[in-house]
Amino acid sequence: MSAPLAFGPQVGVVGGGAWGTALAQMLASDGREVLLWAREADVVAAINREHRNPQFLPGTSLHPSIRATESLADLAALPVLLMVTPAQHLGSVLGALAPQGSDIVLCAKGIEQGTGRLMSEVAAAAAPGAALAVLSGPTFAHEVADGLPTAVTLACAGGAAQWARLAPVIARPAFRPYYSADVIGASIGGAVKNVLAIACGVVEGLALGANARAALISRGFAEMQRLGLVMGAEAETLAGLSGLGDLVLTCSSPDSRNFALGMALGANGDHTGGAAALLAERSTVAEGAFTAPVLASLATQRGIAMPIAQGVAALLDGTLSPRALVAQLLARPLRPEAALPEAMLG
Ligand SMILES: NC(=O)c1ccc[n+]([C@@H]2O[C@H](COP(=O)([O-])OP(=O)(O)OC[C@H]3O[C@@H](n4cnc5c(N)ncnc54)[C@H](O)[C@@H]3O)[C@@H](O)[C@H]2O)c1
Ligand SMILES: O=P(O)(O)OC[C@H](O)CO
Repeated sequence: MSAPLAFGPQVGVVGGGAWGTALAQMLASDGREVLLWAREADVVAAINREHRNPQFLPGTSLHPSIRATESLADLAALPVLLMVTPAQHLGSVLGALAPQGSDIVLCAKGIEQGTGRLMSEVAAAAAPGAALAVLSGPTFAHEVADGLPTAVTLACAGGAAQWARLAPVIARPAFRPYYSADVIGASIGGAVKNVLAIACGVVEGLALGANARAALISRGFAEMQRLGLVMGAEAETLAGLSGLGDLVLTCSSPDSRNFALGMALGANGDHTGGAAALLAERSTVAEGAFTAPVLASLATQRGIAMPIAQGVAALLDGTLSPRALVAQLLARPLRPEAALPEAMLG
């Protein structure tokens, strides 16, 4: 793999949180220039002057070939743009960016509140005509920033021709994208796993054991499959890095913000409420808290059985306590394990 022969940055990263900064660090690991847009002036200043992002990725020394800017216009003409804002802000930031014929790689994991749109649908509306791709998989930001081996799904709406353009720009020796053309499947896996990770954190917070957590991962995956297949995802995408792979990672470690939020909620035991206060004190994003109510509505509207996602939504809006959520799941009627078509009926 060789770097493209060009002068100046070929890649822009839009979003200076933990993930945008880690992706910039990975892309700059062979000395290539990367231009990073951050919303906060102090983040821009710290990256340019000290090569650090103490607010969102503390402890990492950034490559000097990463340059930061507060101006979206600086990135608009770059050939490849990675969109790494939180999911609820993708539409407004991409609209303001007005990319000029770039490949747009969507890296946020969520579903838009109010519309129920996947990130690919939000981006198609905000940047009509852009060549869209989705990068998603089991990727804790600090591990990618440290250069630890990581594999992701890179789903290209533009098929093999877009993959041929993007793979040499994004792949590095320790960062390995796998090709897919299933943009819908790659968008759904990352969004749903965040909600399920909150549920797994609750199980941890209530000290219910490893069996319960494994059961939640498996039954949560069944929910991801039901929703995904109804929305047009391919089964093999859901079983891959951006689906099951990310679900397993995020449900297994308090390094996940979603899992950690669930643990804190689980510690409330029999009490309802408490989510608003926990969310208000966060400076980083736990996307599952925003996606859970959207998933609950989608499940109701489309008649898809998603009891775990709906339970997390009820936990977050204060209508269920952590223990009541678990009791509700355990009390559901006994039923066949697989049989996806029947399972969709609940
Ligand atoms: N952190 C990870 O390990 C990781 C890995 C893969 C994917 N992601 C996804 O990447 C996305 C970004 O997460 P993160 O971890 O980089 O965020 P973060 O929690 O580290 O930081 C919050 C980010 O939100 C931005 N922000 C806040 N208000 C905003 C607004 N009004 N408009 C635009 N941006 C705003 C901040 O500038 C900051 O960049 C999320 O969808 C997340 O699920 C994160
Ligand atoms: O910290 P979380 O829960 O947002 O998870 C980070 C990544 O999405 C893991 O792949």
